[in-house]
Amino acid sequence: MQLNPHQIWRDIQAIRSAQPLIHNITNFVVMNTTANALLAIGASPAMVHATEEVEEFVSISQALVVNIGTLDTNFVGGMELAMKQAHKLNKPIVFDPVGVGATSYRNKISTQLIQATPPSVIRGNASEIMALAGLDAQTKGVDSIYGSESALNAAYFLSKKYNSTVVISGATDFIIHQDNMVSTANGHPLMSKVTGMGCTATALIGAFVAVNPNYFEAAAHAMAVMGISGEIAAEKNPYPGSLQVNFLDTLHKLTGDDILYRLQVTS
Ligand SMILES: Nc1ncnc2c1ncn2[C@@H]1O[C@H](COP(=O)(O)OP(=O)(O)OP(=O)(O)O)[C@@H](O)[C@H]1O
Ligand SMILES: Cc1ncsc1CCO
Ligand SMILES: [Mg+2]
Repeated sequence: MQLNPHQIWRDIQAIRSAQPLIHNITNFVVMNTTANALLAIGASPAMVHATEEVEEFVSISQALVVNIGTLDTNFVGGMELAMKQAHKLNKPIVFDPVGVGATSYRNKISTQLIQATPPSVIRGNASEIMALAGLDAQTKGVDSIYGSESALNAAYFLSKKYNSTVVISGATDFIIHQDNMVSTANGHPLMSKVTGMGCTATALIGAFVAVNPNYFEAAAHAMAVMGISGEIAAEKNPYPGSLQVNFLDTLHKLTGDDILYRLQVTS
């Protein structure tokens, strides 16, 4: 696939005008960060995880984002119910396997969830994608110890097994669906010094799949926007605290020209 900057811009405009409701079951670390990122791109976020209400909430949402960052039994119950309901109603599911590879609990729950209800998009760092594919990959908690290119075979395998689009984030972001791949080289190394930038990428994919039914394209567009916004923010002030704030401001006022002039497609 060739990434078209005009189509990325078209998706952003669609998000800003439709303000899709994005249902997030996510971790305590990033609830605030990813809700703000979704608002900044133009979507409408809600963080809802109680088993008593997730099914109803999925029914009124345009996409479901599931992130296992601070997993526990209660969260798992909500995730299972929400993913089943999304599947039943044909709503896109975006899955973030945070920290898979670090503990057997994470490996087991992630595999159970995606086998029962294959996500439209799976986004993780290289360690997480390799571990999710069943490889004996090392991870440093929630951080990868491999470059994103190391997980390419694992991503192809997962994409075929679950018929999902798989995104490996890192210095280069790879977006894979079956035998198709596109990669983007935008972003800034400082992004890995702010917690939850990966979770933010996953949440933004939720906004893009809500307006673009081609989930492969939507995921690639989200990663391009993530990278471009990250690099603009890092150029403004190259420190982690400022990056977090400037990233939101940049997302909010991103223009078609920012995308046209900055997009770096590497394949
Ligand atoms: N060295 C780098 N150069 C450019 N961009 C980067 C670099 N490292 C990370 N990024 C960007 O930062 C974002 C987060 O990706 P990363 O792979 O660090 O996620 P993660 O490990 O899942 O993070 P977290 O678990 O903290 O949410 C992605 O959009 C990615 O492209
Ligand atoms: C730091 C951290 N720990 C569990 S989830 C999370 C957010 C980044 O993945
Ligand atoms: Mg992560």
